[in-house]
Amino acid sequence: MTVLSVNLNKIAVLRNSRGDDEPDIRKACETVIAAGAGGITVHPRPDQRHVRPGDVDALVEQIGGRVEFNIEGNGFAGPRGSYPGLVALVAKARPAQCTLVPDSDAQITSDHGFDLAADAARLRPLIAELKAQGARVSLFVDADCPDVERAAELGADRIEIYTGPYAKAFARGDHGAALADCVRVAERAHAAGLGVNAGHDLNQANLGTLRQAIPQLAEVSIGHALIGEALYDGLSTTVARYLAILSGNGTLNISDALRPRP
Ligand SMILES: CC(=O)[C@@H](O)[C@H](O)COP(=O)(O)O
Ligand SMILES: NCC(=O)COP(=O)(O)O
Repeated sequence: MTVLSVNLNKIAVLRNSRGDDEPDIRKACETVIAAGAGGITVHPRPDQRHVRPGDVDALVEQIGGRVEFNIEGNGFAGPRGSYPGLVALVAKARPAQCTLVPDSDAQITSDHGFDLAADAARLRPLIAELKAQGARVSLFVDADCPDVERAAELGADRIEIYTGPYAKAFARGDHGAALADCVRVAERAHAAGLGVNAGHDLNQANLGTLRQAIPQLAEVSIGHALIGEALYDGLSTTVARYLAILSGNGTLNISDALRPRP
């Protein structure tokens, strides 16, 4: 089954809006794991408006190797203020996966994938360094990426399809072409020996269609919508609903998904 990795950025944003420790990112992490999620994702940024280096340390301890930890970010960005930079975070946290995303510091959120040709010379040594630290490396790419095979040549293990355009098209009821782009890039990546992840703006409405269209889908990382939906339904129930969608074949219904796990 496709792994659900829950992005906890928005828990940190809410906490940071007041300072102090609430809502507690460790408690959110524990709740998400107990509900059956297979991974935790964070995307720290140099301005530290989301998850901070201390959160990364706390989450490593809280996860305790039970599920995969995925740290996302722009590995080209240098240190700023007390932010140690992505490579230093990975070196300390030793996550299962590092997802490289070409965000500038000023971006509100991620909105594009790598230009693999233009970024090749910088990506190759960065990927090698992260892999030497034991991380699986995934590259954030647009669904219409023209040369996704290059990710494999650069040494990456996976790609993450940027699903923002698909999600927007889905909301308009006009997602045929955007979904076809996602399927095409997934097939090409898979044929090149790459694992296929997807993320950005996925939600309970659009996830099932994507999952059914991409049988190779190894992992989805979902944060913004999931945390928003959890305000109404609770974090455990919301995670269970995503797992039921990802199970996709009717073998996991909502009651099964909500059953306590050992
Ligand atoms: C790569 C990606 O799409 C996510 O990391 C996204 O950027 C996280 O969302 P926020 O920027 O809203 O925390
Ligand atoms: N990699 C995508 C991610 O972690 C979460 O994106 P979003 O669901 O917050 O848009």
